[in-house]
Amino acid sequence: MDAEIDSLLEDISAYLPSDQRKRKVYVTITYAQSIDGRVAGRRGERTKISGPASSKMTHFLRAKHDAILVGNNTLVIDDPGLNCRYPGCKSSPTPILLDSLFSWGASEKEWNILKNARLGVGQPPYLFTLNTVNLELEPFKQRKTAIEEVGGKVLQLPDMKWPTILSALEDNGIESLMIEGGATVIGSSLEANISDAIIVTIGSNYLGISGVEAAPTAKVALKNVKWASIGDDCILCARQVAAED
Ligand SMILES: NC(=O)C1=CN([C@@H]2O[C@H](COP(=O)(O)OP(=O)(O)OC[C@H]3O[C@@H](n4cnc5c(N)ncnc54)[C@H](O)[C@@H]3O)[C@@H](O)[C@H]2O)C=CC1
Ligand SMILES: Nc1nc(O)c(N)c(N[C@@H]2O[C@H](COP(=O)(O)O)[C@@H](O)[C@H]2O)n1
Repeated sequence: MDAEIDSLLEDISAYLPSDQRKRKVYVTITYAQSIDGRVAGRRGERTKISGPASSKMTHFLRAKHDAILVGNNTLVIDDPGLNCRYPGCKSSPTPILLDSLFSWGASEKEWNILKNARLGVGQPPYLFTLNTVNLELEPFKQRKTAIEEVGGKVLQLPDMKWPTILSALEDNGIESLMIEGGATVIGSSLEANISDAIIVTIGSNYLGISGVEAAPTAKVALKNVKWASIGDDCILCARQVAAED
């Protein structure tokens, strides 16, 4: 598998964070889908799609980005770790959690992101929420404390639009971001045309019509397309065509 992985990492090298980017933050949209375009088998479910080799690639991508972003449904459904488990990886990306209404019950159980930060095997997260949430009131106060206890931060924004999110990341010294999901976040980030690279794993399975689709509301055109195969999966690397192209 090592030779296959090395060849794949060579193929994706042109799409990794670099100084050539649309904004101050280099954005990679990266996720795994089935052949029929589903990112989960059904709503509320965490589904393994990537095989071992493409999972290894995802962890390589985590090693190459400063931050990794998911929406609040993914947080609750998947309880992800979001750290880098690529062999020899020295630093994990900072988890960025989009949670407009701060509904994530950070203080209600030992979530993997918080556990990883506490154990020093993951970075403390930044949770982005709207500035209309009153952090002095319960349950938000306790949730904020749970995040701050592991070194994380709650950042309040005037809106949850992508330019606002990216500008807050830039203010916090983040220069590269991978957007992992879930379905709604992938769709909205494609619609906003904010990415510098798109790297999608296509697993060799169908998840069926009850599966969760990740798609923008309108057509998205791609350029600089490259396909690679690894294990039983295919990897698409591409760039999104900009409005001015
Ligand atoms: N196969 C894969 O690579 C991945 C699959 N998933 C799957 O995706 C599913 C969850 O997806 P969804 O339910 O769609 O939830 P999601 O994880 O995309 O979160 C959506 C939430 O984020 C909030 N949000 C805040 N700012 C936003 C913005 N700018 N754009 C979009 N949303 C924003 C929305 O209010 C919404 O409540 C789970 O089943 C999870 O397992 C999640 C990540 C990757
Ligand atoms: N690349 C990839 N392949 C799959 O098959 C997946 N289900 C996902 N999901 C994403 O990875 C997160 C889990 O991360 P940890 O392993 O817990 O660190 C999950 O929340 C999705 O964002 N990705």
